[in-house]
Formats: sequence, structure tokens, C-alpha cells
Amino acid sequence: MTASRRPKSDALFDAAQKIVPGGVNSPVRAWKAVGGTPVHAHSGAGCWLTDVDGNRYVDLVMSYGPLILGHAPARTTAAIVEAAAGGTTFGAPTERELRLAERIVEYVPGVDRVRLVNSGTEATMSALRLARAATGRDAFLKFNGCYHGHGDSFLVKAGSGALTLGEPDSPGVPKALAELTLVAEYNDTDEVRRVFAEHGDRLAAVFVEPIAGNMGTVNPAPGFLEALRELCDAHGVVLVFDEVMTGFRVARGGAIERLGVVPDLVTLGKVIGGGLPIGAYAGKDELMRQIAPLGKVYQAGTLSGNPLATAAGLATLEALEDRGAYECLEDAGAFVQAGLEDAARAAGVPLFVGRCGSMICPYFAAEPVTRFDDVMASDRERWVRFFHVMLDEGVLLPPSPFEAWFLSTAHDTEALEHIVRAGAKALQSVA
Ligand SMILES: Cc1ncc(COP(=O)(O)O)c(C=O)c1O
Ligand SMILES: N[C@H](C=O)CCC(=O)O
Repeated sequence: MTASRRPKSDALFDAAQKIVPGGVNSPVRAWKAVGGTPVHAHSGAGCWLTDVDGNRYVDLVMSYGPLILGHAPARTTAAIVEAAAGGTTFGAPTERELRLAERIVEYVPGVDRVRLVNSGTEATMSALRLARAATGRDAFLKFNGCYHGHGDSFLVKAGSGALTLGEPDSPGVPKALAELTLVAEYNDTDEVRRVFAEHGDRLAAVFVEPIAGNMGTVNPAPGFLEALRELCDAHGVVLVFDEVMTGFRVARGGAIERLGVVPDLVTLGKVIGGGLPIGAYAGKDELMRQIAPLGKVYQAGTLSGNPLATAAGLATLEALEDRGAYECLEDAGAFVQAGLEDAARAAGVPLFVGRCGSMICPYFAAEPVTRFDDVMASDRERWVRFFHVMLDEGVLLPPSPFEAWFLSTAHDTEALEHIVRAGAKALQSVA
């Protein structure tokens, strides 16, 4: 028997499993889809993650998206330290909350007002409540394989960890509530038209990940988002873009800027907190003014607008104002995509690489992956073998074929070449 390369991770995981469900605080971290012991992180610097056993990896998990500048960027760390020294929470408004909200209003098209919360889940739950209140309707439409956090109404045909575990519909969600969640296929405009023809007048909202990042990386088909906009307008339905993952990542103004379709509400998280817990929902004045205390739709939070999270978020958004940040992210994504595609051709392995900017996901599939069925039809067993070779080669991937890989501005040429070299070796070995 060969000795484990990660004895400390093994020991920590054994101990954690005795007192923490599955040994983890978020299911996708448990490596159920790939097998083995999850790498336990010790520290991160730039694009590198060092585990508790001292192994180093080029990190492509990047905390599932928030770390757009890499681990522990100096400016963000300094901002967090400074904020912490001045008090970690007040229960009173602070200037940083305003400054962060101003940036969101400035950069995200269609946003007049912003409410900060503590996670993406809170953002989507609150946006749904607002849409229901504004329309006086209860049902809403989401898409198969999209993930909008773990609020009850959204755990129906959900992506991400729920899909990884094969449980896209969670027990514990009241049947009466789940019945209000209608589901259509992402990128199937005809099906959406049929749903609207039958149910359009009882829908409060359509929730969509404009670029689906919780079943890998699936771009919207031409006209799909435009059709959602048109149908929502025709039926008085609130269109919500869930940009928790894509906001300030695929462009400064997120998918809205990149794709040019403006929703009524947008949910944000991840990047806007610079690696600390945050979320936000935002949108048109006529909707957002219905939130308490301006309006009657209640939503609150002891730690909302937290000084550390807003300091980290502001420092991150400021760094992203540096010229060239988004070009750098785009180039990094294109480099990895081209490298993997070339290597797959050389290895004779069918590979389709889904990508939007610095979000990327290779599927073992001969045809383009544009829908949930294509994702499920890809060769996931081969993907698992690929994952383990990448790990042995010092590249840490998200432990699921349904999670996007995230690049950051800290992924330099050395790291990008390392990823492509490891990818070529892994593709040869799964050929
Ligand atoms: C698109 C999307 N929406 C919502 C969420 C929920 O965010 P959080 O995990 O911060 O609750 C996530 C990620 O988890 C996400 O990717
Ligand atoms: N895909 C999820 C969010 O984007 C992964 C994060 C998690 O649920 O732990």
C-alpha cells in the first residue's frame, strides 16, 4: 500500500466526520463525486493553495469564485486588517456600505438601489420575496441545473452540490412550496414560451443564471435571455438574473454588461465580498423601494453590510478598476481553453470546453454542451480520472464535473502553463 500524500488531511477529515455532517460545512467540499479525502487548506497566496501537509497546488477552485484577485491580495488584506482594527460590526450604518452600493449602481446596468446581505442564498431568497410581493403572485420559474443557493423554493432541480450528490430536489422542502417552483430547460426558448402560455399570469418571477455556472459553464444560446426579457415584459413577471457567480467576474457589469440584456433585479455575492461573506440584491427603483423600511417587504440582517466584508469588497472592486484586469482574466481563460482543446485533439479525446471569460469547464463530450441533458450525457467517469491526475500534477480542480473552474488575475504565465501541461498529461492518461 502506498503512503498517503496527505496524512494530515486524512486525519482532520476522519475527526471532522465524527462531529460535522459529512466532515464539511458545504456538501460539495466532501469530494463525494470524485472519491478520496478532501484536500484541507492551510494557506493561499496568489493562485497557489498549500494544504495542511505542505503540498502546493495551482488553485482553480478559488473558493468557488470570490477570489478574482487570487488568495490574500495585499490591498484587500490590508483593507480587512484596517477595518477589523476599527471595529468588526456596529449595527449602525457605515460609510463603506454606501461606497460599495455606489459602485454597484455605477457599474451594473439597470440598478438604482442595492440592499446588502450576507450570502448569495440570502440575496436570492430576498429577491424572490420581493418579486412575490410586487406581483402578488406566488409561482416562479427557474431552470434545470441552475443553482440559486439553498433557500427552500430553489431546491428543485438544483445544480451545484445538490446535483453532484444526485439530489437536486431536497427532502425537507414543503411540497406545497415546491409546487410553486416551475422548472424549464435552460436554453430551451420554445419550452419557456409554452410555460408562459400556460402559467405566465401566475408567475411572480423568472430566475436564471444568465451564464449557467452550476452545471459547469454553459453560455446562453443566442436569443434565450432576450426571449426571457420579452416574455416577462408581456406577462408582468419580474426577471431576475442571479449573478452571484458572474457579477463583476465575466465583466465589471457582469453578464448584464457582457450580454446586453437588463433584468428587473440582480443578485450578487462572491466577488463583491473579496473573499468575505456577502450578498446583495439590487435593481429598479420601483421594485427596490418596496423593501423595508422604505416599503413593506421585510428583510433584515444583524451582520448585513459588515465592515470587514465591505472593506474587502471595496478593495477588490477598486483593484478591478485597474486597467487591463478584465482583459487579463479573458486572456487567461482563452489560454487554458486553447491549451486543453489542443491537448485533447493530440490525445484523441473528445472534449468540449465551456467558457465565459475566466469561468471555464471542460466536458468529455464530442458535441457542444448547451443544455442540461448534454451535461448529464458527458463522460463523468472519465472526468473523475482526469481530476485525480490533475491533482497528482499539482492542480486543484473543483471536485465535481458540475462546478466551474475559476481563474484570477493572480494566475500568471507560469501557473497557466502548469495547468495546460498538467491537462495534457491528464488527457493522455484518460485517452
Ligand atoms: C448562481 C449562484 N446563486 C446563489 C448562490 C448561493 O450563494 P451562497 O453560497 O453565498 O449562499 C451561488 C453559490 O453558492 C451561486 O453560484
Ligand atoms: N457552486 C456552488 C456555488 O457557486 C459552490 C459553493 C458551495 O455550495 O459550497
